[in-house]
Amino acid sequence: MEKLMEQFLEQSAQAEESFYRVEEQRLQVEDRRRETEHARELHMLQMLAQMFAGISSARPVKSVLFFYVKTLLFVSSVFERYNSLGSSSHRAMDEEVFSLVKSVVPPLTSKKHKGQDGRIGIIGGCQDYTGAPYFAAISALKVGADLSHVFCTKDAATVIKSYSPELIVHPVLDSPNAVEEIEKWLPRLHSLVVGPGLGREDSLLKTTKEVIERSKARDIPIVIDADGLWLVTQQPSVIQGYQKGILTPNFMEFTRLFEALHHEPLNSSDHSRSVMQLSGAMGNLTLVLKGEQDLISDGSKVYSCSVEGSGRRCGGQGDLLSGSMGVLAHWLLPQHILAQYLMNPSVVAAFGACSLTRQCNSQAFQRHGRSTTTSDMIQEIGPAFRKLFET
Ligand SMILES: NC(=O)C1=CN([C@@H]2O[C@H](COP(=O)(O)OP(=O)(O)OC[C@H]3O[C@@H](n4cnc5c(N)ncnc54)[C@H](O)[C@@H]3O)[C@@H](O)[C@H]2O)[C@@H](O)CC1
Ligand SMILES: Nc1ncnc2c1ncn2[C@@H]1O[C@H](COP(=O)(O)OP(=O)(O)OP(=O)(O)O)[C@@H](O)[C@H]1O
Repeated sequence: MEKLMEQFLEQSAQAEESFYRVEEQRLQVEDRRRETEHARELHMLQMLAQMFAGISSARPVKSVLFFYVKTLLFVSSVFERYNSLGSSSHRAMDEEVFSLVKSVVPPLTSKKHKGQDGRIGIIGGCQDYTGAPYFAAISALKVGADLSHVFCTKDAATVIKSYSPELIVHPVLDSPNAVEEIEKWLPRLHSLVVGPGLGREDSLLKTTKEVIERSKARDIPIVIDADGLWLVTQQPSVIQGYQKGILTPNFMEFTRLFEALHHEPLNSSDHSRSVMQLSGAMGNLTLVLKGEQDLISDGSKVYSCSVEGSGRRCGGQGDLLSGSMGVLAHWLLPQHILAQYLMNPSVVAAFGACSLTRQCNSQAFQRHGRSTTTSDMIQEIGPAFRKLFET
């Protein structure tokens, strides 16, 4: 009986393994198809631009050409508009970003299978901090990911599992072969959130560094927050220049990272400038300085997100932000057309997640006032998401 059971378990594991292999291949084919499509669109627009330049005003222009040229002009005008934005907050820009996010929200249809809308991994969770990885992982699910994995230490795992049966929890982060244990899962993950509740123990940071390296090799979007930023401060090269990386420091984390890279104290009177500088020094990585206004930059300009929020600053709000950003990064980063004409998709993902977090904060505060906690904000993710991105 025991043998039969063993066989059965082995066969199911093999079946699951081969399912994920096929699924990964399918996603790769889909990615390639999208890339080709976008390259074709780009090529077409470039040709039209050349034709347009060559047409003299005296010559008749066919209506079909007008249509394409109008499209081209529209796209360029939006592009120009973004380029002309300085560091100021801009209601119209909020709307534009919301429509970009709206355009990538996967439709809810009966044709899908589990996992298609996102399999997100969280690297974090240790004896001291079990709430942070839970907040990040559950937020990813509530935003719309199908599966949320937490890779944490052994003693944190049972605690995190007990918060929520929805999460898949791997007690591997402090095991001797942690990197290999986590790497096994990487082909199945669409994006990674590194740092919530990770702690600062050397061995955990060493494992985390290796996991980041292997995720980069697989081109996985990586959001780095909290103690993940501690690691980046010690070793910036771990993520420097990786265009699918997003850093989400609070002011303390930002200051540490800035001073580590620039070897001079932060001039705190001009945050926008410092955000641009640090993003540039990190190889034009997308960076979010969280605060009264969230300042977002990829080194070329600074966008400010000032959706209302509230005056309540309970712990864990940053985890809601990083978890939801992991999902938006997965939805947005294959959208090369955005990168070509409109905005850096990492910036859009960051802006979308900041808006959502602040909207959750505002809604939760309206219900709970001073007693608002991050769990109350998480309850608001569904309605807040609908309000911002589905109406
Ligand atoms: N329930 C949980 O398990 C939580 C765990 N958390 C984890 O706790 C660990 C340490 O995070 P910390 O943020 O405390 O560590 P830091 O060492 O980065 O921050 C130190 C302190 O800086 C202060 N600070 C933040 N913004 C500031 C500002 N603008 N001006 C002045 N002071 C400011 C905060 O009071 C914070 O406690 C991380 O792993 C994090 O993920 C937090 O996410 C909160 C919730
Ligand atoms: N003064 C503020 N006013 C409005 N919203 C804010 C303010 N400060 C932070 N926020 C919002 O809260 C979110 C989390 O930022 P916060 O500074 O709390 O991060 P954190 O310290 O890393 O969080 P955590 O407690 O999870 O570690 C940000 O995305 C931002 O939108």
